[in-house]
Amino acid sequence: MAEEVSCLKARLMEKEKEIVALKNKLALEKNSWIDLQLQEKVTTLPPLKRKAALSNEDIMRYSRQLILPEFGVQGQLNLSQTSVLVVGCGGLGCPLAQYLAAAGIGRVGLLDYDEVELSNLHRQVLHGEDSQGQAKAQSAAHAVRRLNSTVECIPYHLQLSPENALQLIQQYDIVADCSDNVPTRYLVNDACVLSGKPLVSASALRMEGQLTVYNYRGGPCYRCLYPKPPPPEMVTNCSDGGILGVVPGIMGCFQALEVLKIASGQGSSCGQQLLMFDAQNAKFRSIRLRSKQATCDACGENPTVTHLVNYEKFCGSAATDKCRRLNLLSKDQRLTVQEYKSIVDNTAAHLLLDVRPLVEVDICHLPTSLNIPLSSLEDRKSEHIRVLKERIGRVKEQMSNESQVPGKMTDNRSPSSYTGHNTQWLFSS
Ligand SMILES: Nc1ncnc2c1ncn2[C@@H]1O[C@H](COP(=O)(O)OP(=O)(O)OP(=O)(O)O)[C@@H](O)[C@H]1O
Ligand SMILES: [Zn+2]
Repeated sequence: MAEEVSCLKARLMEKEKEIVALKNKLALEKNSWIDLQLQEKVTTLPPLKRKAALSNEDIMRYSRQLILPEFGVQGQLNLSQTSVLVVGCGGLGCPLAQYLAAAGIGRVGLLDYDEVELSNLHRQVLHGEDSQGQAKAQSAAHAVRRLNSTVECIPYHLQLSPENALQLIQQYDIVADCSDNVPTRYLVNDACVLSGKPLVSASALRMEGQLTVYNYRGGPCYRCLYPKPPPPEMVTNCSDGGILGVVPGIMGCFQALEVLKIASGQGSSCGQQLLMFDAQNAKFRSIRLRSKQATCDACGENPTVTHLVNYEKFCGSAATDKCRRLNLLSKDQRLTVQEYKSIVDNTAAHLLLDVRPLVEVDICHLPTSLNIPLSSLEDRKSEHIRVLKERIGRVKEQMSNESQVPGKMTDNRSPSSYTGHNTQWLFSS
C-alpha cells in the first residue's frame, strides 16, 4: 500500500513538472508573438503588482535559491516586488540583466540608445548575430523574456539625459550603472542622490574591473569620491583600450549579486567599499572607501546640485563614445593616403614611422613602415632609438645620392625639417 502511494506521488510530481514545462513553452510562444513595446520616451509605469505568496511554479523555478537560509521565501517575494533600471545594455548590462531575470526580479528597465554591432558580440552576451542593427534595449529585452517570461521587462531605446533621468530613475527601486562614459556616470549619480536610490556601479577595461554601491545606507555617492571629473584625455574606453569579454561579464555578475542582495533584503556590503578585480593575476581586492563627505556637492550638508545640469559641459566630454574628440595636426602637417602612395610609387627617400602600439600594428600595417611605439620614443636610451638613428642615416644617405643624380631635386635642408612632396618624415598614430 505504502509503495503504491509513493509511486503515485512520484507520478504526480512528474506530471506537475510536465505541466510547468508546457506552460513555459506556451508563454515563450506567446512572447515571440507579442512584440516588446520599445519605449522611445519615458512614460509613467503602473506600480508593480504585490505578491502575497509564491506560486507552485515560483517554488519550482526558484527552489535552489529559496532553500538558502540567507534568501528564503521572503527574499524571493522581495525580489518579485523590486524594480531595477539597467543603464546601458553592453558588456556589463547584459550579464547583469540576465542574472536579474533568471533570479526573478519583478521589473527590469533596459536602457540603451545604441544598436547592436558585430564587435559587441564577444562580450554583450544577450545579443546574437541576428540582432545586429537592432536596438540593444530591444534585443536584450527579447533575450530576457526568453529566459524568464514572468519578469516584467521595459526596453528603452533612448539616451539617459538631464531631461529624462529623474522621471525614469524615480520609477525604479535600484539603479545599475553599466554605462561607459564619465558624463553619464555623474548624471546617474546625481539623479540617484536626488531621488534617494541606491546605485550599483561597475566598470571594466582591458583586464581590470571595479565595483561600488553608491548612495546606499548613508554611504558616499560618486561625487563624494570623485568631486571633479578626470581630464577627458585621461579617459580610455573599450574601443581604444581593448577588453577581454569575460572581464565585464564577471563585473556584471557582481553587479547582479549586489542588486539581488539589496533587493532580497540581505543588503550589500559594498556601500563604502571598492571591489577591484585583476583578471591578469586572478585576484580580487577590496578597499574601504572614505565615508560620505559633508562638503559633497550632491549629497553633502549644503548641496549645490539641486537639479540635473549639463554633464557634457561639466566633464568636457561627450556622453557617448560615438564622437571622439581628436587632436589633429594642422592640414599642412598631415598627409593623405594618396599623397603617401605617390611618395612610395616615386621611390622617394623617406621614413614612415608608425608610432602605434604593437598590437595595432599586428592587426595591419604598411610594409614600408618602421614601428616604434610612442611610449618607446620617449626613452632616448632605448634600442628603438638606435634603430631609428640608423634608419635616419640611411635616408640621409639616399637623399644625398639622389641630389647628385642629374635632373633630381636638390635639397639642403635636414630631413626632419623637410615637408615637401618628394622626401617625407611620416608619422602615423
Ligand atoms: N547616456 C546613456 N544612455 C543610454 N545608454 C548609454 C548611455 N551611455 C552609455 N550607454 C550605453 O552603455 C553601453 C556601454 O557598454 P559597452 O561599453 O560595453 O558598449 P559599446 O559602447 O557598444 O562598446 P564599444 O565602445 O566597443 O562600441 C553601450 O551600449 C552604450 O550605448
Ligand atoms: Zn556625495
